[in-house]
Amino acid sequence: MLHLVIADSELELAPKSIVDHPAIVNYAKRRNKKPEEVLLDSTYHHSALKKLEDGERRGRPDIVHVCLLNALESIANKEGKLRVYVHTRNDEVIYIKPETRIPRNYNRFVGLMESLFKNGVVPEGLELLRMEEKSLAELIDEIKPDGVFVMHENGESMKPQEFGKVLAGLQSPLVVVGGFPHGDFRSEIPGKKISLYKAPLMAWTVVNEIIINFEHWVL
Ligand SMILES: C[S@@+](CC[C@H](N)C(=O)[O-])C[C@H]1O[C@@H](n2cnc3c(N)ncnc32)[C@H](O)[C@@H]1O
Repeated sequence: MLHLVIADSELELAPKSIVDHPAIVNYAKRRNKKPEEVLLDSTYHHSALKKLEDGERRGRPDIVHVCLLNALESIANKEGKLRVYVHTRNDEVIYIKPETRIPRNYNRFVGLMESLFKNGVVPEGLELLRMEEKSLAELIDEIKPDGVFVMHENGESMKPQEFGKVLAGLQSPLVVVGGFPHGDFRSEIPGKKISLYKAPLMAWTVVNEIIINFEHWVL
């Protein structure tokens, strides 16, 4: 079983310090929501983000959306060989049941995440998604993997297919991919840094490379 963690993801509600900013207030009004209940989104809240620390990398639910669509629709997931988790910049972890169908539509995905932040689980009853306060280190401790790998552009260079073979040779490997657009991980991560290519890649490209090359050896 491969455990895939999208880590330090830029997924959060509009922080308290900017809920009075017109960009957030007007956006919330348009969507009939309270300002403190809307997901921070750089596409709509650009001017408010300038007031935040790390504002240039925050408010990127789209990265999590595309990574989840790719991972959960993969053959490895359909074959029961994958578990996917999202860890956020504020140390929340989202546990995702493998049978979850993530909405293809971005606006519907945003609505789903907002109700997850509000209620802790969605949908009520089925609990396909569950959110808990947890650091990345605590999540890794809980999973007890027999290998931890951190995808990093400055890591040890390995061809994707070779990396897939390494993963397939383990019982319960865990791979960490950064769910942010710029810069480095905020969390301390115990694990071997691996680079799959000589230049920076998008998080969802790395997710796809990992899964497809793992599948190559295990299916
Ligand atoms: C868009 S990148 C993060 C930002 C990147 N440091 C930059 O400034 O362009 C998202 C994630 O993809 C993974 N990644 C990006 N390039 C990679 C590479 N060449 N090899 C392995 N993983 C990579 C890392 O996990 C990284 O955190």
